[in-house]
Formats: sequence, C-alpha cells, structure tokens
Amino acid sequence: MRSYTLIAPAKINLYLEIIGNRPDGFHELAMILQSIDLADQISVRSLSTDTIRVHSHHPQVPTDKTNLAYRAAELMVKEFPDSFARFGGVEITIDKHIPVAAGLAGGSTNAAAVLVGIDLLWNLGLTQSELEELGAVLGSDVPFCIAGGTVIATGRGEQLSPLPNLDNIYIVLAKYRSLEVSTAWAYKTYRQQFGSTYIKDTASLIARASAVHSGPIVRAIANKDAADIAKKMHNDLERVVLPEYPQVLQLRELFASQPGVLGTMMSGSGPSVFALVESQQQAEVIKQQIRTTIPNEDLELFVTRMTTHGIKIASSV
Ligand SMILES: C[C@](O)(CO)[C@H](O)COP(=O)(O)OP(=O)(O)OC[C@H]1O[C@@H](n2ccc(N)nc2=O)[C@H](O)[C@@H]1O
Ligand SMILES: Nc1ncnc2c1ncn2[C@@H]1O[C@H](COP(=O)(O)OP(=O)(O)OP(=O)(O)O)[C@@H](O)[C@H]1O
Repeated sequence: MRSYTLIAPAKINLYLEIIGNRPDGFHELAMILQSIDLADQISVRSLSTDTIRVHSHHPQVPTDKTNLAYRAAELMVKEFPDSFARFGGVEITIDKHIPVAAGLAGGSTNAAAVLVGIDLLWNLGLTQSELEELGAVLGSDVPFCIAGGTVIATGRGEQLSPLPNLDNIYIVLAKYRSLEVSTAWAYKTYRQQFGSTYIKDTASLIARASAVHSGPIVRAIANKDAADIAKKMHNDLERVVLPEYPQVLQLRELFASQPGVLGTMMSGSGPSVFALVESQQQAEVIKQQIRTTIPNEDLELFVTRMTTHGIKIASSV
C-alpha cells in the first residue's frame, strides 16, 4: 500500500481587483496570488476498502463530505472510476497549520494536494493543466494552489499566468481564531454596494484584466522590490470587510504603525491581515510588539515568507 505526504502552502493576495459580474453569479477578477511558507501537511494512502476517509486533529476542520479535500477525492473517483476500482479507496490525513477560514486558501490547498496525491497513487500522469482543470471544479483558488508561486489570476480566479517568482520577502500574519468571514457574503456585499462601477462589456473586461499584466505592481514584482510591491498592494474586498469587522481594521492600523512594515493588506476575503517587512529579524520584533499590544490569546500570529512552490512531495512510502 503506497502513501504520499505532501506540503500544501497557503496563499496571500498581493492584489485583488473586482472588475465585473459574471452570468454564473461569480465575479471577474484580476488578482496577484502569492504562495507562502505557512503550510499544511497532507498524507494520502490507498485503502483496501472502497471508501474515502478524512482525519484531522484540528477542531475546526470537518472530516465529512463538507471537507474540500474529501470532495477532491470524490471528484477523482468520479473522473477515474477504473483506477478507483483497481487501487481502492483513499485515506486523507490533514495536519493543519494554516488558520481556518482565514482568506489563506486553507481548504483549497488541501484539495489541490489531494488531486496531486491521488494522481501519484493511481499513476495517472496528469499534466499541471489537467490538474488545474479538475481543481477549478472544486473552487476558484484550487487551480492556483497546485503549482503556486507568484501568479496573475483572472476570470473567476482560475486563469493563471506565472510572474517572476518571489521568495525571501518576510511576512507577519495575524488572524483572530474565532473570527470568520464568509467569502460569498464579502462578494455579495461588494456587488450590492459597488456593482454599479463594474465593467459591463466583454472587450473592456479583457482590456482591464490585461492592463493588470503591465500594471505598476507587476513591474515592482519584476524588479523584486519588496518596498515597491508593498506600496502597490490592493484588495477591493477591504472596502466591505473593514467597515463590518473593526478587529480587522484595528489589526491593519496596528501593522501600519510598526517601524519596519513596508505595507499591510487583508488577504482574500479576510479576516487575516498581513504585513510585508524588511527582514526576518524585524518580522519577529513586530510579531512580539503586536502580541504585547493585543495580549488576547484568540489572536494567532505567524512569521512566514513568500515561497516559489505550490504542492510539493515531502515523502513517499
Ligand atoms: C477571495 C479569494 O480567496 C481570493 O483569492 C477567492 O476569490 C475565493 O476563492 P474560493 O474560496 O476558492 O471561492 P469559491 O469556493 O470558488 O467561491 C466561494 C464564493 O465566493 C464567491 N466568488 C468567488 C470567486 C469569484 N471570482 N467570484 C465570487 O463571487 C461566490 O459567491 C462563491 O459562492
Ligand atoms: N480542508 C479544509 N481545511 C479547512 N477548512 C475546511 C476544509 N474543508 C472544508 N473546510 C471548511 O471551509 C471553511 C473555510 O475554510 P478555509 O480555511 O478553506 O477558508 P479560506 O482560507 O478563507 O479559503 P479561501 O481563501 O479559499 O476563501 C471552514 O469554515 C471549514 O469549515
């Protein structure tokens, strides 16, 4: 019975612009997604029975069909019934380190790891783009999580074009454990409040998405200039989340006031907030400073950094 253990990194959004509404109810986006070192470990193992099982020690991670990793395995069973009949079921173990419901693509990266893991277990030899296509069935962030790195994502978030890789830029990340923001709520509220500003015709949508490719933050990324990247970060969803969640606003303001912070932003639909900083040493100092100012144990704080990879094999037995 073979098994694989995979590293499944979280992501942050360096840029998120909502440019239009789609007939399927989703939104046209222009984003820059960045993998970070903060990662879960996902183990996949073949079972002699025809079941899918999910284990996790984390109290906020469901182990039933609502787990996106479970749904990834179910999708593989549906797509490759002959391999399922030949190799049997799959046991998935999620060693969770990424804060849950944080806007860090925690569930999405777990699902991406299961797609990659089952591809290996069943010797399917799927290409990256085939894996990404399967990922898009599960969620908008899943395709990015497969190869990770630094990427422009357009469409619903599933159309990817790689940018020059960033690494060694340090990040301090904060999230209140008990605070959750619904992604669907964030997009719906944005549409209600700012939908009138959406681009309506397809040609202008395409033009706007491609303008981001040559925009100022992409130039900053090409120059690997952390201070400039930090200055050009943007997230439209802050416009609806910050007024509704004062704790998120407070974290953002606290980060912004710390010496050594190059820039700060909410990730995805929140509620996690991150700051780009000059060095690892400074990141540790800032983390301590935030901890002293907010001694609330509900606040999770991490020092992490940008990384160049998505799902990676840690070991196989
Ligand atoms: C906020 C981000 O994390 C930024 O990277 C993503 O846009 C959301 O990615 P995700 O969680 O994988 O999103 P999905 O699971 O596909 O969708 C969750 C919900 O978000 C809304 N949604 C998501 C993506 C998108 N382009 N438009 C949307 O309106 C939809 O209401 C959907 O019901
Ligand atoms: N494998 C998983 N890991 C964490 N949460 C999961 C998982 N599968 C399902 N969930 C459920 O999904 C909800 C959102 O969790 P998740 O950590 O994926 O959010 P997120 O980081 O905000 O995702 P995204 O950035 O893609 O919008 C949780 O409340 C949890 O109940």
